[in-house]
Amino acid sequence: MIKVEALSKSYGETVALRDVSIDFKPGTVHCVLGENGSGKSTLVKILSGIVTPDSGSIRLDGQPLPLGRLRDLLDLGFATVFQEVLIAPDRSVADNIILGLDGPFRHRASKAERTALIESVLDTLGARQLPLDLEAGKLPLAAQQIVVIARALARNPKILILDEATAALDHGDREAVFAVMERMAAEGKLVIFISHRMEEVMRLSDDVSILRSGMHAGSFSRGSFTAADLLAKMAPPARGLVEKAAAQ
Ligand SMILES: Nc1ncnc2c1ncn2[C@@H]1O[C@H](COP(=O)(O)OP(=O)(O)OP(=O)(O)O)[C@@H](O)[C@H]1O
Repeated sequence: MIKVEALSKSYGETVALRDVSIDFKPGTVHCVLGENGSGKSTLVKILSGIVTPDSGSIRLDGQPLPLGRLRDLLDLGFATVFQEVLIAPDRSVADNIILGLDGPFRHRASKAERTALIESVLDTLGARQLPLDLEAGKLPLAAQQIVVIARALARNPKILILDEATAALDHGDREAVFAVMERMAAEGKLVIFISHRMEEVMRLSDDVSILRSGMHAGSFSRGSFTAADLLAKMAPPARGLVEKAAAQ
């Protein structure tokens, strides 16, 4: 579905991604795992059109993607939710959810159609209790993030990217988002998931790709890895330390 080929990106002297190639298959939850600074967010930002790579290409179903063009990627069915809660605080909950939709739908759909869509995405997230007319900035932070996730779902994306987006949520909300991720994958869509929580990675991932110091350190499919395998790939222990530990 998505073929990332030889992607590189530097910020001045810092190499954030070096020659990274990863295949993302439809109908999967694909986790990208790596230590702090390994390049995960840079990859996500490139896939979202916020950052332009220095070199490399990305293909979606065989077609080259327009890189660095957020609007075009949104139109192609990409939706990204970041850890940072990107809410419009002075707009209502309802407005925030349809903010992500194309202008024509927003303006042409009747109020009843818009409300039906908003209620249906909130239902999916088990969040129908959210007051639609309240200014979103008045909600607790975790509820604001649910609104941002609802905004992504309202676009009915083919590719949903969650960059540590569930970190601020409580258990129940996080489980609701996980259920959505699993359902989307079952429908043949792609969910790219960035998380530090190994138990979530082990539970949800069909595929896992590891970044280490900006390089692709390997990809694994469900059943072919343990948590220890992934941790070892993320940061292989220094040889001397392993030998020292073995000798003790
Ligand atoms: N805008 C920027 N300007 C300069 N350096 C940057 C910028 N964005 C990222 N970097 C650097 O690029 C490298 C990769 O960062 P990136 O945020 O992609 O990693 P990450 O794996 O997402 O880390 P984290 O888990 O801490 O978010 C890091 O060394 C980071 O300091």
